[in-house]
Amino acid sequence: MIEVEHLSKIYGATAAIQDVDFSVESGEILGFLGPNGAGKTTTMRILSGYIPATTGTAKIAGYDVHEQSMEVRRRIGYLPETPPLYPDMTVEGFLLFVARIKGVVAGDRVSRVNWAIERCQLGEKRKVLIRKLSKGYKQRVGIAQAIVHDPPAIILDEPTVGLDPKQIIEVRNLIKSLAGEHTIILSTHILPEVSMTCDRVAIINRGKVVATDTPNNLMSHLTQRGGYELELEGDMTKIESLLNNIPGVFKIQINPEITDNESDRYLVHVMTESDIEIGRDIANLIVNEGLGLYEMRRSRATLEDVFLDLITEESGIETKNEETSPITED
Ligand SMILES: Nc1ncnc2c1ncn2[C@@H]1O[C@H](COP(=O)(O)OP(=O)(O)OP(=O)(O)O)[C@@H](O)[C@H]1O
Repeated sequence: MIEVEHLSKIYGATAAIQDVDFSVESGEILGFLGPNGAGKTTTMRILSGYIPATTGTAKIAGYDVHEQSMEVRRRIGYLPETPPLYPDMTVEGFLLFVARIKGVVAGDRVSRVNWAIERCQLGEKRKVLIRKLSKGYKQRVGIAQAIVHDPPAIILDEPTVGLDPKQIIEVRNLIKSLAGEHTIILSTHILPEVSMTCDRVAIINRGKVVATDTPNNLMSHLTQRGGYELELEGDMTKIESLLNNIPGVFKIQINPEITDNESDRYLVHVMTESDIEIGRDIANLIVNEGLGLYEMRRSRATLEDVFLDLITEESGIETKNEETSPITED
């Protein structure tokens, strides 16, 4: 349904996005995940026909977003970061207006607006002026204007930003309920958003897509690596060099935050090259060297680890070996 190939957008000396490739199947929700400034909004704006790409192509339902922009606009709904709402119109009046400018034939407009109002649970607010709505309801109106013409593809830029936890759950449920009959791209910098809402995720960093897969597959790549979480007392440099010398240790992260002001306690994350058991070696070494051991447990990779692994060149205090990203695709 959505195909993006070698897409780049250059502003002077800045490449906002570079050689971006991904595709989204019909009925799927793709999460476009990246830190601030990664290039998410730029990609969304190119896909929705608001700005042209410098190079590369993007197609929606087979239509080129630049060459056939009118065809594309009929087939997509777009929720930008700031929803384009008219505050002095009622919810219903605004949606009727949007239905008209999006080309819904006159005889279908009322039923399309009723459908969008129902899907977005706006029934009790239909006669209310938009400026009187809470942020969460405004966001629902933003989504309603994106779906009122029943587009097969929906592009949502950070749809839950600024909402309270209850509103976030409601908007996520709404998005999930739209999948299947619609193809959705959702940009976000919030990790739980992706694991809770999306079928697949494309991770973008500094303008480049660094991985595309299901959240579970992304995690399983890293769970082939194991690790241990420790709370230790002792000299930080000594802890670091001792642990780094244990065979099978891939990387050490020491949280310099002292958990007890009276002593040198550190939270240490020992990552191993594979899911090997070296807990005994670690415990023996710590005891033999006279370090204090307050806590020790196995750790498993989370989506957050995958994300940080992909977007961070160096994290923690030191690494043993060269950083490797087993799921990097570029
Ligand atoms: N009109 C512009 N002129 C110059 N540089 C731009 C322009 N628009 C975006 N950029 C740059 O392109 C890069 C990507 O920006 P973009 O807004 O797409 O990122 P983002 O992932 O959406 O970030 P955020 O989550 O902060 O909105 C940034 O470095 C940004 O400064």
